Amino acid sequence: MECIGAQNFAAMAVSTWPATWRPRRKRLRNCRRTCAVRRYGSHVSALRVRCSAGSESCTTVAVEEGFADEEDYVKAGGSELLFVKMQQRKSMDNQSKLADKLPRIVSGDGILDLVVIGCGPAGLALAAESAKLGLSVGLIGPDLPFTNNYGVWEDEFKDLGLERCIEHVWRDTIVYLDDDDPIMIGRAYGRVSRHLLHEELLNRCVESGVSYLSSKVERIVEATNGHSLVECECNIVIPCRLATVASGAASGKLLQYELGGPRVSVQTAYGVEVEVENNPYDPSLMVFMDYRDYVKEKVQCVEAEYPTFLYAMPMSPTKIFFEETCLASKDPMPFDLLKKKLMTRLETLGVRVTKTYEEEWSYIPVGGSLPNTEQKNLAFGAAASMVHPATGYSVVRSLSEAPRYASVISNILKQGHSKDMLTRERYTKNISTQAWNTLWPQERKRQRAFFLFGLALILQLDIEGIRTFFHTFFRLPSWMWQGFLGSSLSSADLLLFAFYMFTIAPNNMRMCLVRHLMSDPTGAIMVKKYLAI
Ligand SMILES: CC(C)=CCC/C(C)=C/C=C/C(C)=C/C=C/C(C)=C/C=C/C=C(C)/C=C/C=C(C)/C=C/C=C(\C)CCC=C(C)C
Repeated sequence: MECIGAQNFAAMAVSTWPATWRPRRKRLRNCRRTCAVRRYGSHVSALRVRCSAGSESCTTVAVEEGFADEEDYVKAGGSELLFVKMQQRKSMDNQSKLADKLPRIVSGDGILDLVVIGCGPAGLALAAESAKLGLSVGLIGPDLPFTNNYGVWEDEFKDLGLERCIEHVWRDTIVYLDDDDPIMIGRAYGRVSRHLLHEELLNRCVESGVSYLSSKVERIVEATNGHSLVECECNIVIPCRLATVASGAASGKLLQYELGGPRVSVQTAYGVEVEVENNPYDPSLMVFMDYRDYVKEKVQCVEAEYPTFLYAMPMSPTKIFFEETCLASKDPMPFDLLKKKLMTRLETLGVRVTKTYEEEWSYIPVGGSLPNTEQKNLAFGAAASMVHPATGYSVVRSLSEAPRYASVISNILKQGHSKDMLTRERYTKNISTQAWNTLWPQERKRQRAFFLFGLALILQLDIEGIRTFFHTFFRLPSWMWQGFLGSSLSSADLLLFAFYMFTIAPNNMRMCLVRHLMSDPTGAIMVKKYLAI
């Protein structure tokens, strides 16, 4: 097995950690760099293989029970890769099992209209919305609980009708950039209960009649009659008229992505939910970013150069969720470095941890290529590159786009039933194009080119640059910065956003913006996308 480049890595990241994997101590063949093999936690079945020199190769390898090593696993058709998140010591017991609530898909029971692969928020939402429109929908994926602690702007989640899934709301949000006055954002922020969100989306699937198979999907092949055959482990094959992959950024095996796209970067975070003494933060405010310099110890390694910030959710005066976050970096920031930074920060702040409830490891690939929109199989959520490249947020976009995407899929499938020859012919020719165009029309591609340009800019900034940058960003009119974060600005609005930012930025930031526009390849790509009206 070759050392996998960062480009491929992002396409293969998985969001949850199957319990059956076990670690293997092995160096990757063909990797000419020195690889350090690290093991995380006392009972985590993961190996993290990091190339210590160069930025290109960094991968994490885990091996499923029953295979001798990674090569054996790959040869046997297992996914090449894997991992991204390690979630330990979390209370998952109160999340329902999908298999207990949804009827089982039985192979040989006829052809489903739609199979959705992946049981995260995006997969469950799309399956429920599609079944609501009368399609026969099967959901396939491992029966795993949600592990992420999602944070959302309260108004956005309310608009989705999901406010009952928010377990804690802060009336305002605060940003600390340096020792000057902090910035009050003026927007309420909420912490989503992963249990309530799981329950809500699962209930929607139950009510709309989605069926379910707990299995890993190996391949999707096209049958001679134009149907798709979803091949699962244990030789189970589920035929369907359309398949949609929503299994996170790890869906590279089931989808094709555009070649030669921008390099994938990574957002990494290490978090702890703890009981503390001497909490310095006001419990009525959510700390969106604290970029103050509280990390005493200087660590010498490539990744340590990337600025990190503290994201803090005070649940009460003594119970807090702290997360040390690297907004984006070319080389993933090692979790032990993030942990070290968090602990020294807390120490400098005088915070004493008296009890740890749970830990969180977050690894979110950002940027990278779009899926190839000419393929028949569809995608949704992170698999469809719907993660905001400059923020790492995706769940609100997936949940809000699910109804419209489902309705386009339903229309496509209805055309296939049409008695009219012309309509049917058009259907077979362009079966998935309409759906892909709904997800990624030219306008969205232009917006994304702008976000990728923003991401490349963030990657270049040191801590001082980041502070000046966000001072400017949060001084924009609130509809502008809120629209930027929520992906709701049109490409024309984004031009206005850029000029506004340029106008209010200090001179050194102005120079930086113009230099970036003139010299970074993402600048040229963005201009091209804007000109290709
Ligand atoms: C678990 C999970 C899921 C997760 C966890 C993790 C975390 C905690 C995370 C967090 C995150 C956050 C907080 C994020 C945030 C973000 C932000 C705020 C971002 C922002 C960004 C911004 C940007 C990028 C911007 C950009 C701008 C630009 C690009 C501009 C431009 C301008 C120009 C170019 C100008 C021109 C003019 C002339 C030439 C005249």
